[in-house]
Amino acid sequence: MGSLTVSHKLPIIDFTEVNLEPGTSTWSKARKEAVCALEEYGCFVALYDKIHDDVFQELEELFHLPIHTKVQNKSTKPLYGYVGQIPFIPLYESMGIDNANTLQGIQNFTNFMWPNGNNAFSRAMLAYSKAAAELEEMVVRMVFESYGVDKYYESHIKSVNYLARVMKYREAQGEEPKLGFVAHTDKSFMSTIHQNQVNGLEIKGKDGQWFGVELSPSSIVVMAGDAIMAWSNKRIKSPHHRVMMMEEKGARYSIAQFSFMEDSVMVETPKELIDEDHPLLFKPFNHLHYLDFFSKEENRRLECALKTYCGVSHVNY
Ligand SMILES: O=C(O)CCC(=O)C(=O)O
Ligand SMILES: [Fe+2]
Repeated sequence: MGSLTVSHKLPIIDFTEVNLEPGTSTWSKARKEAVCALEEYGCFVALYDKIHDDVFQELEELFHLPIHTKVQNKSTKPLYGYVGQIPFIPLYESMGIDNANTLQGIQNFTNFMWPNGNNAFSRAMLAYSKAAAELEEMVVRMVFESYGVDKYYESHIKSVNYLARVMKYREAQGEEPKLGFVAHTDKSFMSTIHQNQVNGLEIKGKDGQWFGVELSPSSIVVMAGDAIMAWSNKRIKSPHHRVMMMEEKGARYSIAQFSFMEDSVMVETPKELIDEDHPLLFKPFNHLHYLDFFSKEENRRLECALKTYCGVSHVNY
């Protein structure tokens, strides 16, 4: 694994402003910074005060449940259920909550984990998930506006579902490797990532250098997934990232929330983003079918799964 350098630092963008409304100068400033950061790094840190860290206490309780309960977290969608007990990433354990920004989605999950209910968990998780979805929606609006295709924003938002993946990374013991989660790009349209007070997320810069992200309590990483890379015709690229448990401060809890397009719509580059200088790079695709493709063992280690899945072959990347 490459050594870390201090040459990169993710841009930090303020989303706490009370008047951060479309059309204001504060909005335009944040929009410029956000789109610039997405084009340069594929991600940035958003300062965002609508979130409360009480959710991590609830996550501790969740991961304390017996393993036979946690594995009840299943889904018909690929890669949506319990993940853990994997020999090459022994520190990692996670569960998925589909439609996490809705009461129904949270209750479906909670009822499996706690048949007698758990209101404190439901309340904290729903509040977090809604706030993170609102943040992502602001960023998506900024991107659509910035590329002059805001007329597609409303229909995009209507076609999005959110999957929240809650994660626990235990501390490495003794000589155990520090790898929390392997390098990958997200398969989502976009993702938001929040953590307790233990850092560990690392991003790969355009120059190939890995660098760590230090997050303050009211901050969330906003990250491009493969789907926005296709949609934007690669103006924005999904960054490679991984988790390394280098800090010795106990377990790391994090929540990554991923947006996926509904089954009934295709992820498709707007015609306005295709021209002679920007030939179409990815054919329209069904988001969940792409997830299904990626879930196959033989496709997990592809350098760019999206390119293999739906890249336009005559174009040089
Ligand atoms: O835990 C984190 O910070 C990131 C997790 C992640 O990259 C993922 O679940 O896709
Ligand atoms: Fe990720």
